[in-house]
Amino acid sequence: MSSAQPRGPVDSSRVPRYAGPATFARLPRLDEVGAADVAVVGVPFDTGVSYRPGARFGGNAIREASRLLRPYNPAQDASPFALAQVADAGDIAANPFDIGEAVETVEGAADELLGTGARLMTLGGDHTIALPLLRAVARRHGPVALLHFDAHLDTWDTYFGAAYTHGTPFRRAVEEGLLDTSALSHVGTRGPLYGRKDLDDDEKMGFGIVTSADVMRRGVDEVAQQLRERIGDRPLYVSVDIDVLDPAHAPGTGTPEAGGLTSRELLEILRGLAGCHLVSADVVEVAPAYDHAEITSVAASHTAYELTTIMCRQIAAAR
Ligand SMILES: N=C(N)NCCCC(=O)O
Ligand SMILES: [Zn+2]
Ligand SMILES: [Zn+2]
Repeated sequence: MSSAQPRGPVDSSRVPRYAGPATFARLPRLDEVGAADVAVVGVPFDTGVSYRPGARFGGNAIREASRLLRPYNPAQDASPFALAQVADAGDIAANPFDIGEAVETVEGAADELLGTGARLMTLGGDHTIALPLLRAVARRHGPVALLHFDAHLDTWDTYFGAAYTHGTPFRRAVEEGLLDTSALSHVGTRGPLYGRKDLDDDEKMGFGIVTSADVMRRGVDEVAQQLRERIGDRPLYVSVDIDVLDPAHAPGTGTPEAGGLTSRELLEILRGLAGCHLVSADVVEVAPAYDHAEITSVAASHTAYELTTIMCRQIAAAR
């Protein structure tokens, strides 16, 4: 839903940026504007984790850290919140004791928001939530291209016999036909696996891998160009697990792996995706209890800001 004059963030030269309750980037709440082109929504859910819990607090930590974002994005030469209405849709209340029910709740709420014409910028939560989000997105757009930034593949089959976990969303998504298997990429992959079969299975599902070391060797521009070519004009979903960053850049996460991207590399690759048909995105796995000085949540807030900017530019260009 587009309005002629989007309502932007609180003016931080008049109201100190640390005052008042936090919404993403100090933007209005969805109920204050009625409808939005981009809805920022939190999913405080982390029952799907295999190691440290705490990502249920990620969305609010990102909102707090996002108080320092400013309205003009020089890296993309755009004022995203003036180009389209972005609003904070609050949190989806998911059952912490029943993963199956939580997955259904997230799918239903995402479906409802997408039904208003909004694109979603979701703040997790653990990576389990990517599956219901992709279900809702695919219902509207058909199978989507997926760009998955993560230390991990998250295409494993089950954990302790459980099908819905933070290590399994993308295998389920492929099985359910939610993804366009000609345009699936992991970026930032690294670290020990359970076995060689993990990679073989992943490749059979159609994924291409740009490892963390590839990013270092080839550089961000070449990587972004290769990704853009693979995506083409397909509807694109971007999922960012913050553990794609090195633990030095994102200590506040549940399953950290050494040797990751810098926040600068991640942000530059994302900016290189401008022009892609980005239909929705998520930033997940921020676990603030392990964070220090908001290092992780600041990085996550900038990640969401770049993704939102891409969406707003595209919405404005399509008008
Ligand atoms: N952080 C995410 N999404 N997945 C990690 C799963 C790794 C594991 O427990 O083997
Ligand atoms: Zn991960
Ligand atoms: Zn993940």
